[in-house]
Amino acid sequence: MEASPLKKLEQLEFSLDSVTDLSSSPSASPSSPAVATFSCVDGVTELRFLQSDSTHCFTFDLASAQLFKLGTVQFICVSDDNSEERSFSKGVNIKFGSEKDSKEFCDSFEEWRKDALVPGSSTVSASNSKFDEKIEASSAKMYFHYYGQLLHQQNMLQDYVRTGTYYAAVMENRSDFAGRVVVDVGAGSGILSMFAAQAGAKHVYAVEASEMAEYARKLIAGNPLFADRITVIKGKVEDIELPEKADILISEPMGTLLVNERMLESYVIARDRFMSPNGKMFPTVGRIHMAPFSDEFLFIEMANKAFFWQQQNYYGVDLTPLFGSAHQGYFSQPVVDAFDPRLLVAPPTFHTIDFTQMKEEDFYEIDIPLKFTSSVCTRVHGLACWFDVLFDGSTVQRWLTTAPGAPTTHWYQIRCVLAQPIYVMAGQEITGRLHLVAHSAQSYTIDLTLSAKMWGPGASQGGILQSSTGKFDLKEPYYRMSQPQAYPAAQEPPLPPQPQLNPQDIQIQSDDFEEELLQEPAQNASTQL
Ligand SMILES: C[S@@+](CC[C@H](N)C(=O)[O-])C[C@H]1O[C@@H](n2cnc3c(N)ncnc32)[C@H](O)[C@@H]1O
Repeated sequence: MEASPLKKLEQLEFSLDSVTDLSSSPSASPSSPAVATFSCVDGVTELRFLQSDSTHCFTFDLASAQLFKLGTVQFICVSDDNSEERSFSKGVNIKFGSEKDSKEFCDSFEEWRKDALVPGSSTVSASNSKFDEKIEASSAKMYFHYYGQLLHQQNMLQDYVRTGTYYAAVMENRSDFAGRVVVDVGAGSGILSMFAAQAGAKHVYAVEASEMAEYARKLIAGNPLFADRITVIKGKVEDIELPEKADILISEPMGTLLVNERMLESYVIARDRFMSPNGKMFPTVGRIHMAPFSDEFLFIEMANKAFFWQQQNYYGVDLTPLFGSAHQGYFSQPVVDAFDPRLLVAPPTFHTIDFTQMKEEDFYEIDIPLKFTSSVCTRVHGLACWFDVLFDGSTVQRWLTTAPGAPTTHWYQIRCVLAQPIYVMAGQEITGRLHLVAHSAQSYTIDLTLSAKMWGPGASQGGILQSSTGKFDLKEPYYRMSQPQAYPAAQEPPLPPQPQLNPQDIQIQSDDFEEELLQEPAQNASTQL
């Protein structure tokens, strides 16, 4: 790469119209003309602002400094203030006399900052990032590439249940936003920032790590009613600095089963880094709901997929050595679709996650004991899960739900299907455990156990348990939305008792399974990763 002429200089100066300290009152540090100087002193690359009356001097280590554009000639420069052991960032507001000066300064800032970020310098480098420490680089790359594309943001924007509920929650609680500083955690297209601005926010910092940040800037700039009150900051909430604390955080960090994508961890990190002590969080609380279900059609469908590997003469090859692995593989995929709530066999239970209290580490392992009372005599095929979140506004409390039977969202619902169903009587207790362990590919390994006492001969001799366990990878779901729905419309009478079919009873027809193997999930059926 060609060396920049700027790097040959030991010092570079710019005249500014004004510099104002953001961390003290305007009277303590009035804005005044200043000189900005880039320099390298004892191996530390610095940016210094000296007011022309020499009253105040502000020095920033360029390794941790960031520049945010507020307008064509105005910026905010911020950095950590570790040197003085203060927990907050320091920042100045700077203004140039012309767009040309402003642009040259901006280019120089980038060049000098690059110099400061050489490996081994004390910067917010990749290896120091809280996010990068726990997430595999390949997963993060794919994740931010996904969200960097407009089509995926559009998919979320077109979920009107989701976006409309956020809009209502913000607008009905204007008093929580009017005149307040807001941080939009993972802003995507910037839609929630613009909702906050419409509700009268004083300033919104829209933090977005993917390339979508550029689109958000463009979209916000095209909405002049609130463009000057929103600053888009490209970077991870774990790494960036903000010039002031927020009164309220807004975010849409929910994945399938609430916790998929592990973005809730970023949400609570943002809370600890940016929110003032009595700040609010929108959403405030999340709940994972769970209930056992019975669905013979789904069970047979999954078992059928593995039957491909039962062929002993596939072009002269015996496929059966891989049948067990294939069967296990299919039953390790959580099923994502919208199911009829009449498939639930017991009233659901829920597990609450309070975003205002939960520590980041609490998300690493989530253990949920389960206890249900079966309403019917049936075969239980697994556990159905969905979530809701609460916007605990000062005026209105609003829930966003993804429950079966409620208007469908792009999250649908999720079902963990057990390879071995369990048999229950009406009124019988079903116990178990749902154990979620976070992994570095931004998702979770799920261990599920469901148990019920047998009512056969063993039961009278002291409670023999039938227990079924399954292991699932939340990162590898089976998107079933494209499958024809076997359920009647809601107004039709309930299903008759379902046949007690076993996979071994089923005749496999070769073109059927081949077609299934080739079947792709519906084009627009993606959930949030
Ligand atoms: C589910 S999308 C929501 C987008 C937008 N807020 C909305 O409601 O339409 C989550 C966004 O957060 C971003 N994101 C995820 N983790 C982040 C992090 N640690 N720092 C900054 N942005 C992040 C993603 O790139 C993605 O655009």
